[in-house]
Amino acid sequence: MALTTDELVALAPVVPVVVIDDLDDAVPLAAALVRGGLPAIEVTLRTQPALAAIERIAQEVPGAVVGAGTVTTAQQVDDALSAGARFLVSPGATPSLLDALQASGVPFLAGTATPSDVIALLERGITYAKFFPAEINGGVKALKAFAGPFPQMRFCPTGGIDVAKAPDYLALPNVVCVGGSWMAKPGDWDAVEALARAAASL
Ligand SMILES: O=C(O)C(=O)C[C@H](O)[C@H](O)COP(=O)(O)O
Repeated sequence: MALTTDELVALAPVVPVVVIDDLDDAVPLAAALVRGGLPAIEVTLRTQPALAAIERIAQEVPGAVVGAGTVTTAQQVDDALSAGARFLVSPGATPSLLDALQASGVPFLAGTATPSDVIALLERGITYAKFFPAEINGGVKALKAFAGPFPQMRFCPTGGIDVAKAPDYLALPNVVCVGGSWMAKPGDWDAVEALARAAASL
């Protein structure tokens, strides 16, 4: 059974945004994040090994719910699903990308930055969105302002958020989780686990 978006965003307060340059990092990095309490893991499709990394994490890391990030084309939606992605994250949203995301059958967070972006999602009945790049687009203040005209919209702000800034976002009623890369740097797996544990307890 595919996850619902409600289930996805409830898995943890933080979605790690992972950039895999070396395929061998994929499994130990995801395993450390899961041990720390962050099961929903977004692997960005920005690097050559990204799809293979999704495949390996899906097959080899019990407890991980792996998704694809930086999804910008319908082809990438297909490729990510074939690799085993269970959710999709996009930095933006065009009509054709939204068509592909809605047809995918898995939860997705399409990127919004402006009121018109939010309206375009609401017109399709979509009530969850990424807010990107969060800090540059007004951060907590912008999301507070969005709560007025868009009370039904729920956001996962991402971009420029760290462990110090995350609590102010998570305190907002219209924020369901935050995305960030601060705990997902490959190398020292114990450090990744510790940073993930701190993020999971936010
Ligand atoms: O490529 C995408 O689709 C993204 O999701 C971009 C990420 O949101 C940022 O790279 C988050 O990274 P930090 O700002 O380092 O936390």
